[in-house]
Amino acid sequence: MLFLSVSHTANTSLFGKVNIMNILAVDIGNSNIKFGLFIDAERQPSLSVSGGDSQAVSDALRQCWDKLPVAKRSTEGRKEGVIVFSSVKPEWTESFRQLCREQIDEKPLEVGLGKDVDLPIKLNTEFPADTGVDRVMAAAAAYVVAQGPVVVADIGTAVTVDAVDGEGNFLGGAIAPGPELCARALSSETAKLPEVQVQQPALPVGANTEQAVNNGVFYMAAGFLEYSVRKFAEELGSWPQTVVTGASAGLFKDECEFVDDFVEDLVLSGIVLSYKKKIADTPDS
Ligand SMILES: Nc1ncnc2c1ncn2[C@@H]1O[C@H](COP(=O)(O)OP(=O)(O)O)[C@@H](O)[C@H]1O
Ligand SMILES: CC(C)(COP(=O)(O)O)[C@@H](O)C(=O)NCCC(=O)O
Ligand SMILES: [K+]
Repeated sequence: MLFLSVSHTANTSLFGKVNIMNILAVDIGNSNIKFGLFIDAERQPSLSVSGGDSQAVSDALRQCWDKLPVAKRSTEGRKEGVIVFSSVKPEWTESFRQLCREQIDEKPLEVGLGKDVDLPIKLNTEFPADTGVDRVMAAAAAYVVAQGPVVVADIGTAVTVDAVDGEGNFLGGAIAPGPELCARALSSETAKLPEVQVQQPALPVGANTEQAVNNGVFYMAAGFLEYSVRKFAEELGSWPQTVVTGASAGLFKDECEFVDDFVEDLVLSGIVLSYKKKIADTPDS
């Protein structure tokens, strides 16, 4: 559905004028770095590694890059493909650029306002430069899925719930701590609460401390999601489709009946969309 097989003609200094259908999309978040490889516009299984584990990041980059074919006209074994990334963690942006340079001699393209690859949708937020690019990527991809007004929730380190109007404009939304972050905060800031791995509640009423913490954190996120969608619907003027993504989203897709779609790695999809739009908008020369 989201990834139509489209090939675009592009000018790049590496290949001259070639069809670029191979994209390594990279989503640098606050906990994890996600790698999504699209070969001939065909999506390969994505990889998620802890952003703080530089060996794992390096291995994932290598593993993905090795899968790309060599450009037919290249005598030096140059790979045919581009790396396009978005980041909300500047510290990891720099180390990622350095890794690309040192490991594979490649300059990755960054998605963002005024960066290598522009945002694919208009931001109606007060300070667009401050808006997290991952929120925008997920929203742009969710708009393609919904084909209309949509609320997109990304449940990761933070939970972001954002609204896109019927014209595809990003309106903004709500930001709250993610379930794992809440669980860690409760355990570190209290004497008696254990750290739990958040799961779908086995029973509605927690019968011990661990269950009570688990259910509390879970209901906080589920309730936040439901309340946000309800409030956003007032502003959008109709009940929007709701799409969820992010490492912890799988926990909520069945529990929250108002969630219409669970789509993995929407941020990666948004990065690919952004790059394709750039190519489509670049006049041939
Ligand atoms: N299977 C999983 N793999 C990685 N992180 C997970 C997983 N399940 C839940 N998490 C939690 O999800 C959060 C990271 O989510 P992710 O979508 O990768 O986001 P981010 O973009 O914020 O790095 C962390 O709080 C982590 O504890
Ligand atoms: C809200 C976020 C921390 C979410 O990050 P994530 O949980 O995906 O790692 C990130 O989108 C961000 O740093 N945003 C900047 C502030 C804003 O969006 O307005
Ligand atoms: K998130």
